[in-house]
Amino acid sequence: MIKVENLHKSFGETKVLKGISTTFEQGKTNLIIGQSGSGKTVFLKNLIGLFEPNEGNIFYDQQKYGDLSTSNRTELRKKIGMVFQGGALFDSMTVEENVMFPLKMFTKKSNAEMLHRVHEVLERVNLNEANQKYPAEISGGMQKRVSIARAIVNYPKFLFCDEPNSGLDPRTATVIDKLIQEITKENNITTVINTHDMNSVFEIGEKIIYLQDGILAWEGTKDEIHHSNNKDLSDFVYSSNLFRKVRQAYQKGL
Ligand SMILES: Nc1ncnc2c1ncn2[C@@H]1O[C@H](COP(=O)(O)OP(=O)(O)OP(=O)(O)O)[C@@H](O)[C@H]1O
Repeated sequence: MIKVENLHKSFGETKVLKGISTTFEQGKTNLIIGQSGSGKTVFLKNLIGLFEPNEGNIFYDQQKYGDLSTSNRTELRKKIGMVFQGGALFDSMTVEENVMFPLKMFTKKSNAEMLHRVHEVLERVNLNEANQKYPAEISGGMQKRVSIARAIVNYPKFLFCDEPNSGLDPRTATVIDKLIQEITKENNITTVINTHDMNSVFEIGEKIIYLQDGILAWEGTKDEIHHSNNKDLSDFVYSSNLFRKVRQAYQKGL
């Protein structure tokens, strides 16, 4: 579980996050949505410890980040998995080496133990046939799966995904969404996904927070979005014809 209390982040005079409070529960896929420039990435970077908030607190399973010593922050980081936008795989490493990287960094496992775990997670993301390939030799969807395998290889308690579907066709995007949701449930991880993809919202949005100009303007489930009276949220989510039709059908009970 991650609890955020009154989070503020500014750059010089520019206030980007203006007092965000919310909770992301364990075993759920939590989504952050909002217009470009609303502060999603800055919020995510605060959650993974890349930015230090100016004010407010973040609790990871009751541990208050601001109170943690440097060594305890390092320990916490070991429990965080990250799926970067675009995958961020190492081009010069094979799929197997990419996935093994966090184990080499953060554990003292033997080579055989690491390989065993790497094969286990690659199998979980249905990728066992590509172990010896380089990122350039596999498709974008496969690269995302490698990125997910790398993010979960060291048994994270918290998983952060920045635009996991960017650059993927809709069908592959749905497969990736489902994979992230299944892995979240199987391992009881607290997962937070930054997304522009409205399909993801309606496929896997167990909790959605909508940021607007650095403020949390709405939060709820995918079903609650259809009933929301928040006009800005509706304008944002239903900006396409297709999703307006989805809403009409939903409200008619179809
Ligand atoms: N390191 C930084 N220094 C100064 N300003 C920043 C920095 N990072 C982000 N900002 C500003 O914070 C605001 C929010 O940016 P952010 O990247 O969080 O938006 P976003 O909602 O993720 O947008 P997008 O959907 O386009 O990725 C923007 O005005 C941006 O210019």
